[in-house]
Amino acid sequence: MKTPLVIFDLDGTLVDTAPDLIDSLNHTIAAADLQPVAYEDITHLVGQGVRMMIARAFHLRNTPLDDELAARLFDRFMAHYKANMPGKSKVYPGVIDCLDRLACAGVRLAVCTNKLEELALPLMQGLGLASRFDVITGGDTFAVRKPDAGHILGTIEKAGADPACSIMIGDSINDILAAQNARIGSIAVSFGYSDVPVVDLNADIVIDHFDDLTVQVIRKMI
Ligand SMILES: O=C(O)COP(=O)(O)O
Ligand SMILES: [Mg+2]
Repeated sequence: MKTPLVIFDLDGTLVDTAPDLIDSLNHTIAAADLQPVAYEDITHLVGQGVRMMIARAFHLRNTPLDDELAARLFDRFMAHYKANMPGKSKVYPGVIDCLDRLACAGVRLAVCTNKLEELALPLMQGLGLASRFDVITGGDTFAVRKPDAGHILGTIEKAGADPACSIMIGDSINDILAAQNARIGSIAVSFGYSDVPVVDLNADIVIDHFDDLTVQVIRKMI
C-alpha cells in the first residue's frame, strides 16, 4: 500500500478566515454603496472563491453586478485581503498537533482549497503552515475546482499519491462532493462554514475537533 495522503480544505477547516474575508468583502462592496454583510452571512458567501463571494454579496443585497464592476471589485478585494494577511485568521484548535501526529506516522499532507493560490500560499506562509504540506493546490491551479473530482485527483497526482490511499477533510459541500466525485473517503468538520447541517453533507465521518483525527481513524478509512 502506498503512503496515505490526507488532503485538507483551508477556509473553515484548517484556518478560521471568516473575520478577514468579511472585512475585505465589506471594504470591497462599500465602494458600490452596498450595506455590509454580517459574520453570520459567511456560510452563504464563501466556498467558490473571491469572484463568487462578491457576486453572492450582490445577490444578497438584490443588486445587479456587471462584469466591469465585478472586475474592479475583484481587484479591490485582492488588494485589501493581501495587505492584511494573516490578519485575524486563526488556525483551528488542535490543527498543529494533528499535523505533527500524522506526519510522525508517515502520513503525507496536502491542501486542496478553492482559494486562489496567490492568497492561499501567503496566508499559509504567514501562519507557519505552508512548509508542513507536500502539495498546496488552489482554485486556479487546475482548469477545474472543487466540487469537480479533477481538483482532488490533480492534488493527489501532484503529491505522487494513490487515490485509494487518500482522504479529503473539509467543512463544506464542495469538499465532500469533490471527495465523492473522486471516489475517495471523506471527513467533515463540524466547526466550519457549511451552509447546511454538517450531517447532511454525507461525509463518511464527522469530527468536532482535530483531536479526533487520529492515525487510527485514517488507517481505518483506507
Ligand atoms: O475561499 C473560498 O471561497 C473557499 O476556500 P476553501 O475551499 O479553502 O474552503
Ligand atoms: Mg472550506
